[in-house]
Amino acid sequence: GLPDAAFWWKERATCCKVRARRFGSQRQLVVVEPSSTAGVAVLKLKNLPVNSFSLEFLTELIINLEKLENDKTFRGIIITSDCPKAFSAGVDLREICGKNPAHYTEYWKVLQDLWLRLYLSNLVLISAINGPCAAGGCLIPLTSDYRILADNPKCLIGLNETRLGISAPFWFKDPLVNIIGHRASEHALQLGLLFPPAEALQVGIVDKVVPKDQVQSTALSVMTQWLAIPDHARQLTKNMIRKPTADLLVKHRDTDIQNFVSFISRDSIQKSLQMYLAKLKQNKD
Ligand SMILES: CC/C=C\C/C=C\C/C=C\C=C\CC(=O)SCCNC(=O)CCNC(=O)[C@H](O)C(C)(C)COP(=O)(O)OP(=O)(O)OC[C@H]1O[C@@H](n2cnc3c(N)ncnc32)[C@H](O)[C@@H]1OP(=O)(O)O
Repeated sequence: GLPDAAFWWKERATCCKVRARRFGSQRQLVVVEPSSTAGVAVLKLKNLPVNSFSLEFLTELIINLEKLENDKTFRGIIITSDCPKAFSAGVDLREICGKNPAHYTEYWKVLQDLWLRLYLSNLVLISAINGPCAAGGCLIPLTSDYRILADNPKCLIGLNETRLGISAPFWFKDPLVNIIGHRASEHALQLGLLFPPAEALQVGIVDKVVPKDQVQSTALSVMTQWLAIPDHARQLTKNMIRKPTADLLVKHRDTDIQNFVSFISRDSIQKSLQMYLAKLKQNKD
């Protein structure tokens, strides 16, 4: 069992609902649809233009994941993007630029919540990565059970934080190490590598590369294989493998938040994030 995580989820679920009421937005940033396969939901990320993680988007995402987790009709979720430009551009830089420590604290806590919700999910999670996936955007694939990437040169994937003058938190790094190994992570993380599909497959950050129009159908057929295993056996095994990594965050959440807030509040870090954002705005297609 996961008493620590279960405790956090209960407490944080209440916070999420309060926050959702605060936003009160009419836009639907996350769309959940049943798939053609029984027991499988398709969760579409729809925070235009690039599914960057705004606080509102994160909140809606967590609420939807929680609903699916608690709905016994579902055994698996395929997570994909409904934004033509990206699977996810990661952390919304406007949330971590020019705000105050209280805002940074709230934001980081919610990002941790998302990670825990995904990493310790009892459901089978498959990422159908149909667009570029950078830095924090990889949080979703790296916490999934299986990753399928569209074979398109624009579909770069990786933890490119160092290129922004920041460092990926340990709870992004740990799943990457678990997936691609120590040496490859050391290389990828320090250089902030964004892998094109063939290299992504070779290094192992994704499990399959298929033409873009086959990402969804492949995700469904992979899901069928995973659902052939009895849930209780698969869940126990998943938990056994993931718990040591998850516990590191569960036990060190507050310190991690303090470290993040003091790091991100530095003038030098703020300057380099602002420069990166300005460069993004200049480099328009
Ligand atoms: C001490 C230890 C403790 C903790 C660790 C310390 C620090 C960690 C702190 C933070 C960690 C953050 C992780 C992150 O996720 S940082 C974000 C990194 N993301 C990226 O590098 C991706 C950036 N985006 C892109 O590369 C591209 O936008 C694209 C490939 C996704 C899509 O390219 P397009 O050419 O199709 O579209 P664009 O014109 O570039 O973008 C459209 C629109 O969206 C804006 N935008 C893009 N990404 C972001 C973003 N991440 N945040 C905010 N806004 C973004 C872009 O500027 C455009 O806006 P306008 O239309 O110009 O208004």
